Amino acid sequence: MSNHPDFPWEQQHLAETIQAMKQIINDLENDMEDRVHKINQSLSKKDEVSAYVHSLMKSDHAVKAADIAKAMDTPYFGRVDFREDGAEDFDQYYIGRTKVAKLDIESVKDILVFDWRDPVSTIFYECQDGRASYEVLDRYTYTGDVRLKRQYKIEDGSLLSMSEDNLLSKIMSRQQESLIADPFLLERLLTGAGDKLKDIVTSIRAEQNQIIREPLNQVTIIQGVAGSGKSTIGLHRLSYLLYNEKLNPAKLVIVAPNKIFLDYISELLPEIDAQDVRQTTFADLAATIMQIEPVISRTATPTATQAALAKWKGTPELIKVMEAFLDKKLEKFCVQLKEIRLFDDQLIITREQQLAKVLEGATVPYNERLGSLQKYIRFRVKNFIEVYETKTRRGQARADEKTAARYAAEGEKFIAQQFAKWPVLDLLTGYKELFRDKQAWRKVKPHGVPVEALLSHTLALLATGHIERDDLAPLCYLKYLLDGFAHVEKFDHIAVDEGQDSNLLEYIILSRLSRNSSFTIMGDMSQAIHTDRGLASWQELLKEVFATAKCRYYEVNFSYRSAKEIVDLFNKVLPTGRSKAIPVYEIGRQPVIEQASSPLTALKRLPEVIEEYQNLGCKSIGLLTKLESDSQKLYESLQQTAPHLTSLNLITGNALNYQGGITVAPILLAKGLEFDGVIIWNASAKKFTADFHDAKLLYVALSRAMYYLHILYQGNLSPLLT
Ligand SMILES: Nc1ncnc2c1ncn2[C@@H]1O[C@H](COP(=O)(O)OP(=O)(O)OP(=O)(O)O)[C@@H](O)[C@H]1O
Repeated sequence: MSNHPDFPWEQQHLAETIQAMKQIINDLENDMEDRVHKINQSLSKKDEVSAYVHSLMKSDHAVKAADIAKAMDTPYFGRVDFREDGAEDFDQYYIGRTKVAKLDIESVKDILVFDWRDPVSTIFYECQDGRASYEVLDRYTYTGDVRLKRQYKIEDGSLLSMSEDNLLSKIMSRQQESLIADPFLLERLLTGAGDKLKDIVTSIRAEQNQIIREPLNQVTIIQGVAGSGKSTIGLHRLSYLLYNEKLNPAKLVIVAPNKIFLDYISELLPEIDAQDVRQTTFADLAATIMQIEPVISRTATPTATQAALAKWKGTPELIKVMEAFLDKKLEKFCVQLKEIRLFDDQLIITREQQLAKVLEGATVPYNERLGSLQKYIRFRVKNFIEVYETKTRRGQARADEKTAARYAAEGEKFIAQQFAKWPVLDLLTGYKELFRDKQAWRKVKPHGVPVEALLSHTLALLATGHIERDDLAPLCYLKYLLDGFAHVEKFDHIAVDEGQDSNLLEYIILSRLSRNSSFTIMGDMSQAIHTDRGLASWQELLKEVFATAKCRYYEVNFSYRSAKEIVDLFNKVLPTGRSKAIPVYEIGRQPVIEQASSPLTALKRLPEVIEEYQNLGCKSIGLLTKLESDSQKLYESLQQTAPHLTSLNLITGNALNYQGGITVAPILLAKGLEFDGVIIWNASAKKFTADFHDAKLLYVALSRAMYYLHILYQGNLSPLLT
């Protein structure tokens, strides 16, 4: 919109802003030099406090100067003119990725550009119908009129275009099928899928902004349809919390389903100043908790019984079994405790004294109870010997060297023998014992699985030195009961992505690692495609794990990823009653559903469709199969039949990174990713029956596509698509 009457004025404003930024950097550098001088002066006067303050200011200014220099190419992307109720004039607020402010701020005019995370930036993202408000410190609310909202495209310090958002009220109208009329957003959505998730600070929508700015100490759940920006919002929220709550990034953690996904989000984090936030999978976190690296056996497609067993291991009922097991063990230990008489009965440690020690405190871990009794006994024995030796040295009556030596030997022997058979448990031994102790399982009725099967299956696996993925949460909880979590860092905030795939026990463990039940949980119940893991509903999570925490639940239904034509198709696949995605843009090309008479014909078609997609400008193309074994076979066949496909990659369960290009992947591992074009390898009736699980799998597969979708099938087409 370079013919806008204000364009020259805005060009001038940009030039002045850049000039002012240079001046600010200059001022900061001068101030830093001055501080060096002041640090030396303070040190020479032995005033270390002042020296410390100056050195803090110096590093702060160095960071500011670097940030402003980095922002010079694109100082801001938006402007909003706001007049607070009661004020006379409108103020202009420019919004960018970094705050640009003069060294001394006397009035709001000294802030040239506000950071997108500043409280006032809310009016840029949320203003509707000419009114807006923002909150500061959760206490002060400022409300007023908005006269103008502008978006700018600025590159290398030049204003290329600008647009006025006068259609905001329509954008967020909740009518079905409403297509967004925001040219900047549209341009963003049409830039295509790179090989990493992108930041959206220039185009955050009002509904997303609200979630990003939710307070820290609560459980924020974001349930959203495929492509609604859940992952993106959750990560931007971390950036917001870091900036506004001044948190240490090492105290924030993102728990993601696998390493590919962590790699996929890795480039977004530095863009939003969140690169130092910890990133992990539950399996890696579990290894830290357990203090061992277990060997996990992987079953690509668990049978129904294996899935049921695994699922049951994620329920809180297991906690009761573990507690019963350890209570009984402790009881047995207490029963066998005897009075200790040593040193010619001069030292007596009564059974009551020992019991009091071992049962001290309500939530003390099992091994720690035994440990503190052991410490207590050792102390009493050593103390007696030391006191006796002191008496001997001082030549006190009834103390002689010979007896002292005898007592020392008696004490040493006692200590060497006394604790050898104590039932202190290491984690894996404890876990094995748990599954051997049939008594502890007496009252348990796992749904659909005989207890015997559960015990024998786990013991057989443990005997080979392996565990399953779903043993991790029980093992972590057993570690908690045995040794506590004092050795594990606690987090100020935990973000869980693909949250529907974590089970209750995993959440219970995470909640033990969180300081204030401070969570952001992103997920989609319609994408719960693990048969052996996951939540039944968000309500279940709130009731079983976060019953006493403050919780906020959001549903987001706009699909920013896929074009309308694709959204319409994946909406059809889900059973009625599930939230449907609302598209925000269209591309003018329908998905293609094509029958292939044989696997060979299908294989021949693939390079043709890939070439077509590449000619359409697709940079990332996903070839999705139902199973991992199908992906492996397809990848190998393609290598032989289409060696010219150079950027062909395969994603398997062990993959560490996602490289973009042409990717062959099972649906389970493509979850969370997106591609410009997607080809479904075989959507036959045999592969995708009408059952709910297959419907969810197909929903995930179709919704990975941004613009183009080609569905191949052999035999009959899946009833989900007819
Ligand atoms: N406000 C926005 N502006 C521009 N792009 C957006 C916006 N919100 C989301 N997107 C884009 O939508 C796509 C989907 O986002 P994201 O992957 O975060 O969604 P999701 O809900 O986590 O998806 P899924 O559950 O299907 O994996 C991404 O390309 C993201 O950049």
